[in-house]
Amino acid sequence: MIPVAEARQRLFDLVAPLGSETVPLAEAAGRVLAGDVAATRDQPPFAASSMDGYAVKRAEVERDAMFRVVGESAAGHGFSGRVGPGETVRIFTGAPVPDGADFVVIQEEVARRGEVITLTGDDYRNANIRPRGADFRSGTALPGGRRLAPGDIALLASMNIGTVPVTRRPVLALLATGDELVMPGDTPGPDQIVASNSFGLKAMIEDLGASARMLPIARDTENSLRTAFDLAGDADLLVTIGGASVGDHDLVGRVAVDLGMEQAFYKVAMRPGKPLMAGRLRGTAMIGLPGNPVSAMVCGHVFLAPMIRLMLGLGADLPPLRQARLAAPLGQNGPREHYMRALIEGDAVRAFDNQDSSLLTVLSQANALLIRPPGDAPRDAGETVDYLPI
Ligand SMILES: Nc1nc2c(c(=O)[nH]1)N[C@H]1C(S)=C(S)[C@@H](COP(=O)(O)OP(=O)(O)OC[C@H]3O[C@@H](n4cnc5c(N)ncnc54)[C@H](O)[C@@H]3O)O[C@H]1N2
Ligand code: MOO
Repeated sequence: MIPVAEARQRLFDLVAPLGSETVPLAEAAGRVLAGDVAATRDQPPFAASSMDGYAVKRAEVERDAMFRVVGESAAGHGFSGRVGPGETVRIFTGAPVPDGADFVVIQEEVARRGEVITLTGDDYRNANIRPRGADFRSGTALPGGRRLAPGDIALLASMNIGTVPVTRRPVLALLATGDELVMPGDTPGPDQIVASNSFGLKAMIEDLGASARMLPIARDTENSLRTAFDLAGDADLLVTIGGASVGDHDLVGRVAVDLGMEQAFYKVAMRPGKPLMAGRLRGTAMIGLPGNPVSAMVCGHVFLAPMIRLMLGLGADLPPLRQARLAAPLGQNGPREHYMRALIEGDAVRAFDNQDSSLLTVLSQANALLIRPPGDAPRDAGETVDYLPI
């Protein structure tokens, strides 16, 4: 058994950042920006009014001052002339401030009679003008290596970027194994259960910005497993689920080695997730997750997610662990790093009483994995512990 950190390092060694592709901006949300993208224009491209009102010269602004309206500047239709002394241009939000003007009086503080306005306000500190380039200048870059959030997409649109270089989506092939498994919606036989792991993992993988291809469930025979391995095709990562332990029907490791897998490791000092295996099979990175449903999902959070982030070009840094006070005491931990299903309530964390790795009801209620180092001493309520939000 190797420690979790070492397993993660060996897994990182099996994968590498993927290349890039170009996608239309409207399809770029959630993708990882593959390089810096620079604005090709200033925004706003001209000094723009931030309010509906009247554009005047600041030097002439005072209560009761009067101006003659000589034109209009609307968004998309500027005023081509120049504002002279004693003159004003009716202006609207987003419209270019005309030459000669450097101040916008809001219309609520103006009395208008025909083509003449009189200023009625007392406070003229704010010019109500957004300078050219106030948001960004031509050449301002959105740095690569970030997952594009809705706000980034809006910014790229504003920068006039129609197509975006993004990291290719990693493709993960998911291979569930076991004679006992049927697909959700099928009719299980008396000794059968419904496959859940590939569905939970697919959801996690897609949430991370990768794509998941579910292969047909492999039966517990060498032939069925060989056929299934062939179907993995050109996936970036083959993920097997189940058949990883030491039982007579746990064939995944054996068949993979027969097919030429170079094993990177087998068994990790963690709970759940001990019988994890990994290696490279016919040039494809492979990770074999334990079949217990919670074990598979915990390994997804602890190992698959960082591998996917690395392939996406987001680096090898792990999301920082968070800290919380224990709501209830915990006994001595065993020799494996324990990822306990837990609930964050305010600033306290409470581990669920039943940590059996088959309990999806508990996983579904959990919003954190409370992490205990191997051999961790008993802990009192109120002590600070690390957790990973899930
Ligand atoms: N003698 C020992 N027995 C076991 C050990 C051990 O060290 N010595 N390790 C235990 C641990 S820890 C785990 S975890 C499991 C892992 O076993 P496998 O990876 O071989 O998984 P399976 O035996 O195939 O299945 C375990 C369990 O999970 C169910 N399962 C499997 N795949 C799915 C799926 N896709 N969806 C839902 N449920 C699934 C399966 O029916 C079993 O109930 O081994 C322990 N045994
Ligand atoms: O390690 Mo197993 O994954 O505890 O259930």
